Amino acid sequence: MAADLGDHLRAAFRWTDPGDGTGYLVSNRSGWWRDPVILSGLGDALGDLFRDAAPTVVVSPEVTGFLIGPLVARSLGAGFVEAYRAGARRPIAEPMRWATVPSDHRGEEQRLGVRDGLITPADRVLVVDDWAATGAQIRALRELVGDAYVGAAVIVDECPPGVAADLTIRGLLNGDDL
Ligand SMILES: O=P(O)(O)OC[C@H]1O[C@H](OP(=O)(O)OP(=O)(O)O)[C@H](O)[C@@H]1O
Repeated sequence: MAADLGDHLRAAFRWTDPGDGTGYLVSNRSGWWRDPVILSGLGDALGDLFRDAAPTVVVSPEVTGFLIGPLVARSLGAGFVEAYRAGARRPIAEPMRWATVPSDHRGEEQRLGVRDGLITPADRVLVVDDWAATGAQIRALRELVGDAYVGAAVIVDECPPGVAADLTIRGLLNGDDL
């Protein structure tokens, strides 16, 4: 990653106190998309983490993944497949394949699903997301795509090292950078 991009990512990020008395801060990542330098460089920077693996498809979870996944797919010359969160919208009309996320960083169970037939056994799937906290969503997507999975590229990887190694997660930043 260009040093410049890392500087921009750190400078454009904020922690927000929602004021609910818990002291728990939430990440405000909107400054990343607002910065033209980040938006123009992010696809290549994340793509570089797995360019050698020659992914054919990028899969990203709703909703932030829908923003950055296509940037990475374009950089890699790959396609893009949306992974929808169950219950986030009206039911999807086409047949879906679903995987359960047992408990993510919010402690909530979710389901992530992709439309049937978009990923073939010949594909090499790269999962892309902005953040890996517990790795639960990436793990669910690995389960969903099976042997086609090559790894996950994220902006911030704050997973425990064993989890990151198990799921082949590579990040531009780690939790200590922010
Ligand atoms: O490693 P995990 O514990 O699975 O957590 C990672 C997920 O958390 C964030 O999503 P968030 O719930 O904030 O949704 P968003 O994409 O709508 O911002 C991030 O975008 C990942 O999808």
